[in-house]
Amino acid sequence: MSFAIPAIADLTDAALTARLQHIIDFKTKPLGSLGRIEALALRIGQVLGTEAPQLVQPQMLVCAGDHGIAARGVSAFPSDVTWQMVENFLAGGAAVSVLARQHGLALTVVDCGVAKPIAPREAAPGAPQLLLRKVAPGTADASVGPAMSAEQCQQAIANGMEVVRGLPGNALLLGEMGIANTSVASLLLARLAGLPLAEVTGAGTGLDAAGIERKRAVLQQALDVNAQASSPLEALAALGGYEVATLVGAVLQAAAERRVIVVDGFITSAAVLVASRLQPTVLQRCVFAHRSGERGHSLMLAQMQAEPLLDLGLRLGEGSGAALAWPLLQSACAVLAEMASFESAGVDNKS
Ligand SMILES: Cc1cc2ncn([C@H]3O[C@H](COP(=O)(O)O)[C@@H](O)[C@H]3O)c2cc1C
Ligand SMILES: O=C(O)c1cccnc1
Repeated sequence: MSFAIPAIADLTDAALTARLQHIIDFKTKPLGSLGRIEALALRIGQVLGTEAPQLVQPQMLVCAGDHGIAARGVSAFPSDVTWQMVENFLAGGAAVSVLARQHGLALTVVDCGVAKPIAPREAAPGAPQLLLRKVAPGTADASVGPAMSAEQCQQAIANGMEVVRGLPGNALLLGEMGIANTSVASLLLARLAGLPLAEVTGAGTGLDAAGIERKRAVLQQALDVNAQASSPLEALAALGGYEVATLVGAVLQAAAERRVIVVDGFITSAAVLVASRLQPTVLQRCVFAHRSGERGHSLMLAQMQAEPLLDLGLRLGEGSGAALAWPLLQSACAVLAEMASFESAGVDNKS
């Protein structure tokens, strides 16, 4: 297995930033009046390295995997839902399938470590494609030992890098599926940010207050039994999951290639948190789509100084929030490319 964390260049380019800001400021509107769309246009221009950014062939990447810790009752749903939803993604009936179709996002679903065998199949042109990159049929139970070995974790990261290398386009939207993966995200946040589990453990698919308390107690066991796993890669192997590790690789590769990365909710944010602890410049390429309703997401975003675009009370995952935010990125590019300037339109700029 070949594995090396790619170098991610610093994108700071004062001259390009100044040119982009000048173009934005001299569009026919009061200064700053397009609010966050202006910052978004600037960000996309910086990532793609041009004053005229165009988003082409956007890819929705949904990584799926199962978790041994699910057997401890940390989710309101059973692990079988993971493979059932993978089939639903491919059949076109899941939220992310519908939203990706609506917005013209190519959908790739990756079996990174689903417990059940997923049958290979050919995708019809334009239909969702399935990639089989299963490292193992689910992780081990992190409440009794490491979820993955270092080698398994590195294999999943390498798979994510290889998958992105094979996808076209300059924008990558992140999604995931894996029953119990809010537990994984909470564990990674608690360990990497040193936050108490009480502040970062939420309802996930719908646990009640007593269920959240039981979940928190199980997660505390996972932190205790994996107390030695402190570096980002050690924490990812001990507490993470195959879909999250594959997403870490996908984020690193997309960042190295200067793709715009659209981050979804709590779980994909956890993958970006790990990737950014390995290579902080990854965050220069990220657009955070929304603030999830899942407890802990605000603290996760704060760790990355991230200001998400939307706050709609979403708590689904799959990439649904990233797909919903996508038209805002398209609008930011359209404004930059198509709005007249005061000069070109002959509009007075000052009183
Ligand atoms: C039908 C269904 C569809 C989903 N789509 C995404 N998730 C979301 O819920 C799971 C995480 O929550 P927890 O940690 O509580 O298991 C992940 O699979 C996530 O993608 C779903 C969950 C369910 C039940
Ligand atoms: O924010 C998310 O990604 C999320 C929240 C709850 C359940 N699944 C995913």
